[in-house]
Amino acid sequence: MDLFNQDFDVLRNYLPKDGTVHFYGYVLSQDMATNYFQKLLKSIEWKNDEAILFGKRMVTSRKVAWYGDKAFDYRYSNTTKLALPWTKELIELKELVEQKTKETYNSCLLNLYHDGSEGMAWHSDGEKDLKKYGAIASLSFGAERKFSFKHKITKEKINLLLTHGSLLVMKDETQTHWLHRLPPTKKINTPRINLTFRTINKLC
Ligand SMILES: O=C(O)CCC(=O)C(=O)O
Ligand SMILES: [Fe+2]
Repeated sequence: MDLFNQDFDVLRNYLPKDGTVHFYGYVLSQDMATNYFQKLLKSIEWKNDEAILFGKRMVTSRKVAWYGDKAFDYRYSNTTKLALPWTKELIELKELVEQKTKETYNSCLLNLYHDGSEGMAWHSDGEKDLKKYGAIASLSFGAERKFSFKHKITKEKINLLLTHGSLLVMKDETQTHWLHRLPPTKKINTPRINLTFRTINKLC
């Protein structure tokens, strides 16, 4: 199968209303995606995520990292994180994503899910330091995982499969009206890395 010969309509909006989601399918060959996956596993400063929930400090088994143009701080799940400077691979991937989505980004939040027991609960990426209605581009490596959107009022659901080397973008009012999640699954026992490129307003 020629993975570049896919007929994804990149202009298609996967959301029926109140936001825009485009799925680009594979934007890297499978060999290149595997190469990046292995390099990212090694070169990124992965840390267990910390969040303050109901006043309690929680540590997730999923690992995270945050990189950006400047060492700006970013409030996320009630904790503050300092961005690390871009690595070579992240700059290459940022350029690829910017070229595909025709948008620019100044930071990237990375997630490492060790297996299907790790996921991310329903949320929207509406932190106040994020550019309002800015695009969020999500690049996936490793295990194929289901990704879901749920409308905040109507509860309509949209499901997508995020494959190795594929790119998704969420923009316009998506974060205002839709939640998204990465559901845990018993079917997957291999790791996945996800990169979400974003634009942070506040630079320090
Ligand atoms: O892992 C994913 O595909 C989604 C990650 C996500 O929603 C986030 O980091 O805000
Ligand atoms: Fe998110």
